Amino acid sequence: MHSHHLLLEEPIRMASILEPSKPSFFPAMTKIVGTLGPRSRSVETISSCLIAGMSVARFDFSWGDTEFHQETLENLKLAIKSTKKLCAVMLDTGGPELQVVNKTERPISLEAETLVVLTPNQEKEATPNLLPINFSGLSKAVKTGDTIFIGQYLFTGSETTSVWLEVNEVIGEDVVCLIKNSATLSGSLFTLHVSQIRIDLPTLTDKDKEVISTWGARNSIDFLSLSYTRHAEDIRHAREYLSKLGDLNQTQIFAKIENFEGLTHFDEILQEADGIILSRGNLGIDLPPEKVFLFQKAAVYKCNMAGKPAVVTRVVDSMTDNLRPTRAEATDVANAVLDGSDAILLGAETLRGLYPVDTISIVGKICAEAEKVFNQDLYFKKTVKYVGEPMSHLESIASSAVRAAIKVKASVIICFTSSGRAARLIAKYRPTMPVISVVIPRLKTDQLRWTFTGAFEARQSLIVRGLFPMLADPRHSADSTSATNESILKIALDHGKASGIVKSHDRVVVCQKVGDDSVVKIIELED
Ligand SMILES: Nc1ncnc2c1ncn2[C@@H]1O[C@H](COP(=O)(O)OP(=O)(O)O)[C@@H](O)[C@H]1O
Ligand SMILES: C=C(OP(=O)(O)O)C(=O)O
Ligand SMILES: [K+]
Ligand SMILES: [Mg+2]
Repeated sequence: MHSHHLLLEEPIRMASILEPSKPSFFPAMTKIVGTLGPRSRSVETISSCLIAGMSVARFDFSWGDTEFHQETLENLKLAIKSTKKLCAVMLDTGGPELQVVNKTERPISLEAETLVVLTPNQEKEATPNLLPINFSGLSKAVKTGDTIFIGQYLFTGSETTSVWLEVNEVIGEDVVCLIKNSATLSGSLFTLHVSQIRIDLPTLTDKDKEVISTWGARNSIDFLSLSYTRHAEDIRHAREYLSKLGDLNQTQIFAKIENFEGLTHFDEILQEADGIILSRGNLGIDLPPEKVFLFQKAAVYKCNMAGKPAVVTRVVDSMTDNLRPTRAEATDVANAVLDGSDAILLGAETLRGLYPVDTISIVGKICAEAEKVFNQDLYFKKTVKYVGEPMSHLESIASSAVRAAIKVKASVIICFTSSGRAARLIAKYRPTMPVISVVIPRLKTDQLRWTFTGAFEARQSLIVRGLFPMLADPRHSADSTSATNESILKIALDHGKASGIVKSHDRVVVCQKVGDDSVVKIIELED
């Protein structure tokens, strides 16, 4: 096999594997999304998470009320202030999630080879033979032989608190199931996933709308993670809803692909969405185990070619209770990077895990190692070929900037942008060095007041591999005269120096507009 068929740059000396990695300012180019919850909500812990490399905080509204999440968010703001690390905010919807209703919250022990009835009658108490659920349409959606999975909220798959059921018979609104493995359901929230069926509930529920219009609007959320996206129409509908909520017309929508229906409509969903979350937790139940990797490779490739961020979930479940990942997990994280992912999303590990900070730090280190051997050359060629000719003006500038930066061994690419488009296009070509995206604010008006754009655009690049945003002073508002260009560039370089990514005598590639012309220039720094 020729080296250009390999994912890795060749050859790798075995001895080099044992050399310790040099510490670097950026933990990794791959971004880390952390779900914040009981174990990760003090200012102190969140600060440590930011320092360890978390750049997006996910607030999961499957669980917890707006007050709880607001308190966590206020702590996040304090942590951002004290660490001076930027962090974007993601609201994750509950969506059409099926849940077991266990009012007493007493543990329920289910025994293998016995029967349990799932009933929509929520007045009933949960017992080892009867589990009330929050959905009355289940009996119409399933048939004998279907597989149902019940797991603790943010189930890790490796615990004895998850159970597999097989539908035995349907009686009226009740579904009688055979329990396949013994397990004890303990905890306050259990989710239910039926393999490969259609749940007749809206993707954006009334409760989701309520949360978005209150908590979401109040906090100008950067990302909406749309749980159980199944059609492109789901995205169009959510966008239409956001467009009426002031600032939220700037919120990016990430489609969470977590079942077979979403997978079937992947291409049309990708066209409408701003990014994709490969929700491997749920999808891992819909897909046979031997197909999971194939979905990941195909989906990440499509995202890469579209230049839209791909986020992979459920990577180091075992770190919820342990200080080190399993071998399989450590390898899986690296493979996600080699496949081309932009970000890794942590769930149970940061929300209720014992080691949220260590998890972020270890995942970041694995990502950084994988990035070093990522076959950029092969990736670049693949992308150029896919895009074809003639290339758009800006895409050609962006790919040339990456090529030039690699050829001259630049330590950083500095990209001026207002909309964020140019920086995203540069990231699409997966430069091996960090990109400082210098977001230049633009003055805009809604006929009532004047405001600056830029804050959303800067934070939204925090989920894109390799992009590190810097918001320019609004006094430098976008006129791209050479005097303002020069003064902003100087600030960006100082920022790069202060953060340790650029040093004296380094080469830097700059992407900017001079007058009406887009230029790529290579500069060599002095002392
Ligand atoms: N304020 C600015 N000053 C100088 N160059 C800029 C500015 N904003 C964008 N550019 C450059 O203009 C080109 C178009 O970038 P793009 O991000 O699409 O612009 P916009 O933000 O206006 O949509 C790129 O070469 C980019 O580096
Ligand atoms: C991230 C996932 O979904 P959630 O944590 O919202 O259940 C998943 O299914 O992988
Ligand atoms: K959710
Ligand atoms: Mg899920």
